[in-house]
Amino acid sequence: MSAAEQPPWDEGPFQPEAVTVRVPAKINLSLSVGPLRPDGYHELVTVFHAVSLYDEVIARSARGISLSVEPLRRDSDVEQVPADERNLAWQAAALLAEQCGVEPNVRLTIRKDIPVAGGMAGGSADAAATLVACDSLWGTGLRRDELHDLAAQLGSDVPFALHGGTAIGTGRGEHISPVLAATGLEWVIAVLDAGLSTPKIFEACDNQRRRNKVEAPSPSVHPDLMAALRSRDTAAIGRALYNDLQPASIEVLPEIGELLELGRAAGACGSLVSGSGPTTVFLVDGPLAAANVEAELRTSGRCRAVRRARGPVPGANIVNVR
Ligand SMILES: C[C@](O)(CO)[C@H](O)COP(=O)(O)OP(=O)(O)OC[C@H]1O[C@@H](n2ccc(N)nc2=O)[C@H](O)[C@@H]1O
Ligand SMILES: Nc1ncnc2c1ncn2[C@@H]1O[C@H](COP(=O)(O)OP(=O)(O)OP(=O)(O)O)[C@@H](O)[C@H]1O
Repeated sequence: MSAAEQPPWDEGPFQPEAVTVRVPAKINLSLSVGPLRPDGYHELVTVFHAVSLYDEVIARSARGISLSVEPLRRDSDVEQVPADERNLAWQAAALLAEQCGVEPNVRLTIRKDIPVAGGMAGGSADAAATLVACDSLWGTGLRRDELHDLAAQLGSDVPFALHGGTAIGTGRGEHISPVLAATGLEWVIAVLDAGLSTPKIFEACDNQRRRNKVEAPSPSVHPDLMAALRSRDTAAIGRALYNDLQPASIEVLPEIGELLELGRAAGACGSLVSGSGPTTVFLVDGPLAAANVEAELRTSGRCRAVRRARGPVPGANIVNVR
């Protein structure tokens, strides 16, 4: 149909001006860390679980790439987050543009609530959200598996942030397979002031193993956790949570160990460090236990913020287009 024949109400393909994507934080219900590989990564098997603590990324039409970061809530912390090409979201936009042969024209606004350097994959979440937002803004229309391949190039945790839910991650964490698991799990999350560097915690884990003359195991998921997730038995899930990086995080920041004790004593049915830490998470069964754990953590004076969240929730998805 020529332009002259085009009906007046058909203005051609819709070109959005701005796309907003919401993306969740992750915790690792289990994290089994194997040996260091020649490429500098550790072989691992993890059970990822997306929880309702979110960042938002807004992608707007612009010339070139620019980026700003703002807090989503009054007590969200954004100080350590770079607003230039060191930001993983910036790198995600640049990579998508290069792969699709389009001009990298976007103004990114990251509205953060996921703790920074907290072991909840905040930077990875922003990168995944940016891929989804720019793909829509630029009309590049990549398939899910194509987005996944780009995500894996950006970081080990990025593919899961696209996926969400509860899923097993293998390799360095980038290969994702969904698991049928309990829904409606309730978490209390203790956010600390300090951040921990992911590579330093992996290194501390290797050093502990060397000192204790323990061989790195072949990583796996414990069958007790899978059975508990299928049974939806919260107490059994709580008992089966584990994280091989936890001793290393506690060695670097001993107050993590004290917080874990505190939450358990207050009635949590399970507790663990999220990923490389220092965020600690507490599984609670019912509103009374949740309120008790939350109150104990708040009055400890050790947390910058205490949050409630539920999981699993979906991965990065578009919440507004205009
Ligand atoms: C701890 C976890 O959050 C658990 O989900 C992830 O394994 C970390 O994933 P991430 O932050 O996306 O990590 P990347 O950006 O891919 O890697 C950062 C650094 O962490 C270390 N790293 C990461 C993943 C992995 N399987 N082995 C590693 O040793 C490496 O030193 C790597 O250079
Ligand atoms: N979009 C981003 N948000 C937060 N930090 C970012 C971002 N991009 C780059 N960074 C840098 O990455 C570092 C790690 O931040 P991030 O919040 O992703 O850690 P993390 O949650 O511990 O990561 P993971 O759980 O994936 O190991 C920060 O200290 C910051 O300098």
